[in-house]
Amino acid sequence: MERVNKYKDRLLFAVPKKGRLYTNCVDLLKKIGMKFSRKPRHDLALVSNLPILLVFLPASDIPMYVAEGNVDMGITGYDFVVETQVEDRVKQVMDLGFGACKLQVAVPKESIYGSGRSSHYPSDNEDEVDTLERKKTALSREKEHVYKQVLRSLAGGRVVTSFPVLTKQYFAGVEFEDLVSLEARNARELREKSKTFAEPSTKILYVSGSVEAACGLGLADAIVDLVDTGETLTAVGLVPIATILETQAKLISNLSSKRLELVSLLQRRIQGVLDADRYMLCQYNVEKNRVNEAIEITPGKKAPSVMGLQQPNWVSVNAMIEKSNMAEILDKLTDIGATDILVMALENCRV
Ligand SMILES: Nc1ncnc2c1ncn2[C@@H]1O[C@H](COP(=O)(O)OP(=O)(O)OP(=O)(O)O)[C@@H](O)[C@H]1O
Ligand SMILES: O=P(O)(O)OC[C@H]1O[C@H](OP(=O)(O)OP(=O)(O)O)[C@H](O)[C@@H]1O
Repeated sequence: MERVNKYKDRLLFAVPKKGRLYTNCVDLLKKIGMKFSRKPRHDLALVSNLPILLVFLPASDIPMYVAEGNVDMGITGYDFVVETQVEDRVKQVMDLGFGACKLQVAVPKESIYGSGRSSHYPSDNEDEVDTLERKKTALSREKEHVYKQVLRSLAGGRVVTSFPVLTKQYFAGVEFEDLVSLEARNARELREKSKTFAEPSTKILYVSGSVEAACGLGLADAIVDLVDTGETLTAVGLVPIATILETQAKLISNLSSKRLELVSLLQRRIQGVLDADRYMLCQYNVEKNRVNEAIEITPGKKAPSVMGLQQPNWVSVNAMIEKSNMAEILDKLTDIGATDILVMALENCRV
């Protein structure tokens, strides 16, 4: 790493140097107008149109650099923020909508199906389980019951992970506290609770990558790893039995950064890009006497703009709509007789 001292006047922005978050991060920074080019093997890149120096670091180290103030801000996975135990020592500026996955406990499928544990859940009355819905509920209760048993049976066993802090806290909880409360997504709550627990008897072993290989190689009875599609687990015959944390990429900043104005400028720009991804611009024509219904269907962010048309009794309406509701909105507009409905993607916006 080149010395950063000569760039003291710049905001230092940490970006994952490789891995799952790298491409999304670089794309996002380009979309918010940062002009930079990273030379091969260089871990620093000057932004030519803003007083910013990009510092490319391992994603797992970024929370510590931001908490200690060696860099002003950075992008990393929330999982690393919690694992590094700096949740209260950094400002969690915003979720970035990519890098979403879960930190899960997984075991070889034989530990579930080959152990006789998957016998029928005892409290279900078979006569009552007559509808498909009831069957589904009964099955999922049975699964939950069996998974809890398997989880508890890991006490004294070996669990391999790249997240030893979170794993230890979780298994301490499994052994010493009511399991249900541990399924809370709130990592802070989990940490607070675990302070009162003793050391778990489960042995937590650290590996830096390819965690999924540990059971097959005989190092582990279970693993704790990040899971998105689940394909990696399936490929090696593992089944997820519990979720410790839900995570996604986050923008974080140092609590006492001296460059707060630039931090909030970047936050606003990123929000603009995220909103542009979330919303679309919808334009259509509708008869004047149905305009109130139209406004109810597309209320816009503040309000839709309604303009006259060169045709009596018709108006043109412009409104932002959420991408996720687009099909439903277009159906409803068609139902009230709207015509010439156009939906346009947004490149960028401030709403
Ligand atoms: N399968 C996945 N789907 C979505 N996001 C993921 C997935 N795996 C990991 N992530 C997110 O990306 C982050 C970085 O994961 P990755 O496996 O790329 O680490 P890495 O670049 O090898 O980290 P390091 O360089 O610090 O060892 C994780 O902390 C998590 O937030
Ligand atoms: O559920 P899936 O969609 O299959 O994704 C899960 C995999 O992704 C991550 O690893 P990555 O591929 O980033 O490499 P790594 O194992 O070297 O960390 C994670 O550690 C899993 O192995």
